[in-house]
Amino acid sequence: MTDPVRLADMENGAKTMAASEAIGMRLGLGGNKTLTIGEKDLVLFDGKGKHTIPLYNVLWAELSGDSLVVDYAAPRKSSLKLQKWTFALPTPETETGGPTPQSFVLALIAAAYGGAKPRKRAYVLINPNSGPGGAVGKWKKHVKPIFEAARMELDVVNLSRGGEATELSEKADIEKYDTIMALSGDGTPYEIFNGLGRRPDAAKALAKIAVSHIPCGSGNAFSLNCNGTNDAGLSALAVVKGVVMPLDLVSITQGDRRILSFLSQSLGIIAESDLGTENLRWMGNTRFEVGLATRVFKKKSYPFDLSVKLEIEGKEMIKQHYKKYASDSTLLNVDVEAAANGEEGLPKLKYGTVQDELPGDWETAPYDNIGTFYVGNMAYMSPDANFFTAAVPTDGLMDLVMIPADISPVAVTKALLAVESGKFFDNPHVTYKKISAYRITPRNQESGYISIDGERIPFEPFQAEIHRGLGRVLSKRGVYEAEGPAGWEKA
Ligand SMILES: Nc1ncnc2c1ncn2[C@@H]1O[C@H](COP(=O)(O)OP(=O)(O)OP(=O)(O)O)[C@@H](O)[C@H]1O
Repeated sequence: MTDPVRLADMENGAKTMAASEAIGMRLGLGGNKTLTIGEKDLVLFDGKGKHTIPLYNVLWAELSGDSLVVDYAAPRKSSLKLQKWTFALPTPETETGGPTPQSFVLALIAAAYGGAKPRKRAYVLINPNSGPGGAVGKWKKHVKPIFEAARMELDVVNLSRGGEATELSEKADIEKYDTIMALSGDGTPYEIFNGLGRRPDAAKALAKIAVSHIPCGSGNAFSLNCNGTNDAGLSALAVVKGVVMPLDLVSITQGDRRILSFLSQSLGIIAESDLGTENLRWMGNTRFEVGLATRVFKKKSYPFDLSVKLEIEGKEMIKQHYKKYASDSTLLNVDVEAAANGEEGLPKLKYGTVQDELPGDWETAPYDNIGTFYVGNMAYMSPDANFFTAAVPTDGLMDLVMIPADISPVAVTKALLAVESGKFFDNPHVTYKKISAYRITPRNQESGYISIDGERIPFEPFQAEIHRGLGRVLSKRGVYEAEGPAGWEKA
């Protein structure tokens, strides 16, 4: 059993050492054996040959009795396997005059974590009902072992009902945790953001707690965008090594309610295909595709009035914006105070609510023949669906997509299939704009589906306004993991 005080010392030591200082450090292990911290790998020369572990996969290192132990997650074809390297420490007679084992361990942890915080303290919320099921099994088999090997501190709750994640996040002791983590689909992160958003200290809590996600649902957009994978084990490693990334959040007002959206808002074919197919949950992600195909062929349209605060129009301009900002770390460095707007609770709404008068500078138009109205804050909406190609985590802008219904089903299908091949954005039937606020009012329909982050809200007018960098998430590299199509390389 490792002494926790010593672990804490190591963590503090590791944090005070820059990863770059660790590179090149070599520990003699007696005989011809050496361990070297390379730029990307931990390298063992055992006298006969070289063995390497990617530093990204090193979870922890410590001195235990007379041994140095390195815990790591070995990459396997589709997942990870926990492994250990154990080395007998050199006796004083065989010491080679290099760094002490203690300082080598500190350096190794610093190099393995880079800008990420080691030993994150996590409040883990597991939704046993998410997606096709299996969140509890994934936790036990693929996630918890990695977190334990990385010496994370864990408080774990098995959720027993919808809404509980909101309540727990609302009441959570934010000083106690670095992250509130969802093992779920995208519904539980939505609940977590909204729980944090309901607190009297909402802005502070949203800036303090990074929300994280282990994919156990059918869409898992959060994880695809932030961890770069839909696999629970690989996501666990991405969270262990994750860095805090500011994220724009969207306030939605409907009636006298205000909620937060981190992912998307939709009305029309996409909303119906997602929410109208709950009876097909067992199908996992396929249920969405089945729902989509049946509606496209009916040429269903969803009339509405739309007012937008337009920020960037024209696909070439949007593409240039993406290339400039998608990986701009200065843009990502959002000031916490600014994000909080000096407010105690949620930031004030710049444009009021859906019940107020429309601002004069918004563009208003009636739409009678739209099949898909979809607004996104992240790029991937599901595996292989980088729908909002131009999404940037912290540009203070939402991406608005509309596809008409009065074109041939083949043309709509072609446009939607182009999502997978990276040609969706340029499809002539696809309208793509960057906006900072909008109001949508459905017309001539008794009922229908409106989806906010995959959760259904009443089929009534709502207004949306984005807050730049209001939230925090754990992300693999501080950017969205989505790669744009050819020609969209980030600057
Ligand atoms: N035991 C439970 N614990 C937590 N949430 C639950 C539970 N049972 C049902 N729910 C509902 O599940 C939703 C959250 O589920 P989850 O986080 O898995 O996202 P999802 O979007 O439904 O997943 P999927 O990607 O599979 O559609 C909430 O709407 C909540 O009301």
